[in-house]
Amino acid sequence: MTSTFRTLTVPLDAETFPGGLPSFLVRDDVLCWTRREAGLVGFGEIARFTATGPERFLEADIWWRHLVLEADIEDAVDCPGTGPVAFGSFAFSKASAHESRLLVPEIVVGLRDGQAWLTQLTFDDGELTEAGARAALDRWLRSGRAAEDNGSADGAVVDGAVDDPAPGAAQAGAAVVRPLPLAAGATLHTGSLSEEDWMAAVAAGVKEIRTGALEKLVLARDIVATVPTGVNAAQVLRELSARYRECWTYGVDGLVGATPEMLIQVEGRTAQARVLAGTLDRRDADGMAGSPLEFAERVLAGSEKQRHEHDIAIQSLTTQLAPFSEAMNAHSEPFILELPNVWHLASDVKAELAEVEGHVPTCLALINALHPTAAVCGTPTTVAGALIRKLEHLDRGPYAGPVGWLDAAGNGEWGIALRGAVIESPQTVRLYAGCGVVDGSVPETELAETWAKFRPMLESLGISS
Ligand SMILES: C=C(O[C@@H]1C=C(C(=O)O)C=C[C@H]1O)C(=O)O
Repeated sequence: MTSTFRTLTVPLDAETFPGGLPSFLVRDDVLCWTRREAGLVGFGEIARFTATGPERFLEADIWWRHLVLEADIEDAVDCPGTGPVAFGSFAFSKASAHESRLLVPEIVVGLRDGQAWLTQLTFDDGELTEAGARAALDRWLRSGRAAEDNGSADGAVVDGAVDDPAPGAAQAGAAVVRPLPLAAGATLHTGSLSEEDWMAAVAAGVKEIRTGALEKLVLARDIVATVPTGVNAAQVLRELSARYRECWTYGVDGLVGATPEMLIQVEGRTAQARVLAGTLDRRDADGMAGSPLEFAERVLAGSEKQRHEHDIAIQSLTTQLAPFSEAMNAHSEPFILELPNVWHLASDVKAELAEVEGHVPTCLALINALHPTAAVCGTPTTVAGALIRKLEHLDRGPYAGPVGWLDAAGNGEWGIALRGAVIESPQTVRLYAGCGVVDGSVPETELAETWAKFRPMLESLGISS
């Protein structure tokens, strides 16, 4: 058996890939965490941790801390995301059969504030060198290109990507997103519940809320897309990152999507979250008086129901974060987050983490306390969680669970896996979407909201909606 876990991080010239990180999204199995041009893209897998059950976050935290404890780290860039990193995705429910996982890639390309880097990670003996790391990246990019040429990573459309890079000079091309070809013959199927049954579940949820048993409940549903020409995950990721620039585009082991909601971002002693609750389909603004944004402000910020739902979500996060924090601030007024498909009522929360015995909590320790938030479960958590199991008839799998990455110092970014899907077979994708239900929620309106939330994935799969 091995040998030490070793990593080498070297600077990369960001100008060699003007399209930013999305231009590295050339393989269906790429590990991805990008927003605008920044983030992390990983290739290969040298280690994996899996767990199920209520202790999945803490078990993963221990595994990772143990792994990096004795790691031999050479890092010429030294910022969050350099050195050893793992990408991860966790099941929403402690009762889920779905395995939560951390994946340690062989190669990572990172970009942050104009600084790019390349990390190679290994358990093998032998020297890690800059030339070796660049050659390994080139191999991954070339294999991606070859797969695209053979049609297996179908129709990938990154113009000019890795055109015979000079030896030792890893580079990708600018990502040019061409109009999406519609997936020929793609079909959509009912998931666990029919639309009628799901609306009945929403009505049952509202009834429970009226008894006073709970204040808010988030109910989700799934649909299944069949794409006979094959699901092209790399293209889906490129589409999402190009169109949903305010979102975090994620790809981890078959889970793909672009989430607007940040569960927790840890950088040194600073933790940040973006809480969303309150949704409006942008198509609802068609034909309305005033500018679309004025319409969104009137309907979202001006609605008592939406504001109430939003306040519940913020309170659930800040209450859970408070014991770990020395100071915390949230915007006093939520703002309107504008996405191509919907508007959301959003609030950013920032906390200064408290040290316990000389350490700030790692992002996985925080996730253990924060998940599930009211934004994806409800309040009170235990009552909402039990009702979700009873009414949804769905194992949410990784949907609405944390997805993101972490480094050896405990820094990381973990979004809530929304607006996403699980690629279940080369031709099959399961999409998930849910809505916050409160007193006064109307089942038909909530159903329409799920369709608006499916739209980013449907469009990037080439299925019009
Ligand atoms: C549950 C989802 O979204 C959540 C529910 C929202 C709402 O009900 O308004 C808004 C954003 C998310 O917190 C989803 O996208 O599936």
